[in-house]
Amino acid sequence: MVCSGRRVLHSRRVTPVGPGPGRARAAGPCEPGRVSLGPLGNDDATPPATPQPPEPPPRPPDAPPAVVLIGVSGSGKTTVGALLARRLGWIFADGDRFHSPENIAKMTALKPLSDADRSPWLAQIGTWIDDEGVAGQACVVACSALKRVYRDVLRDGRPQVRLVYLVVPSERLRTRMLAREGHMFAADMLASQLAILERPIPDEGVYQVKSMPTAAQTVDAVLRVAHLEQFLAPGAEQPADSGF
Ligand SMILES: Nc1ncnc2c1ncn2[C@@H]1O[C@H](COP(=O)(O)OP(=O)(O)O)[C@@H](O)[C@H]1O
Ligand SMILES: O=C(O)[C@H](O)[C@@H](O)[C@H](O)[C@H](O)COP(=O)(O)O
Repeated sequence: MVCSGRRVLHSRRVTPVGPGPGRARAAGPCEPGRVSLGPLGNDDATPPATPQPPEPPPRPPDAPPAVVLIGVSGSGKTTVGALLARRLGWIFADGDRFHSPENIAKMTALKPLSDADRSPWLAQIGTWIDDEGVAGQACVVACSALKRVYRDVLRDGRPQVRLVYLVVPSERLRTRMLAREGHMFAADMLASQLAILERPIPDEGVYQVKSMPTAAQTVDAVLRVAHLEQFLAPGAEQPADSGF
């Protein structure tokens, strides 16, 4: 990953999309749209409230699309994600920038993160997606999201989220990680990621894209498989083959 911690791209607002993979956040008891039945045994002049079926939860506010590229370290989330965002004119963030200093220190010390370590990190990424949505900004984020429960955190209440899993043979992952410079996440940690990886199964609604010989080709495949071509503006930046 290239952890610049800044917005890689800003650009045009896009038309919101309808529900994609994901689940709507349920309304809480105090949220609008809930029917109060009033106190039971009411014997004053007020007629008792007529029980009514609960209303469906309010539809989440429309938000522009958010693409989350998932996969183990070295699968190309950062490289492909940044390029994808550039093609679309959307904003990009690398999930690593949301890690706490403690998490970074742990990974640097070759210790795999626990569920508890990842929980606030996933919440931060979700908040970032929410904030971009409120700002009307479509976005791409790279986040390993190795377990289904992590993916559920990211998509819960965010129907605009499209998860894209980058599929790369494990022997190629290690080669890539060994060649990658200036990254705190060592190739030796790959085994721990593969050990806990829960590959998305078909019913999960995760788009799966095989890594192509170059990142630019993989971006083309992501655009096609995840139905993102509709968001390419006429005259959008054409793929510049980066040579890897
Ligand atoms: N086809 C490809 N797609 C993406 N990255 C590739 C490809 N071929 C080689 N690479 C290299 O593999 C590495 C992938 O690292 P990165 O994008 O940081 O992955 P991740 O964010 O998933 O850890 C980069 O150094 C990149 O240059
Ligand atoms: O869940 C984890 O174990 C890590 O936090 C994971 O999210 C990430 O993969 C590493 O930080 C390495 O970063 P790259 O995936 O960008 O190589």
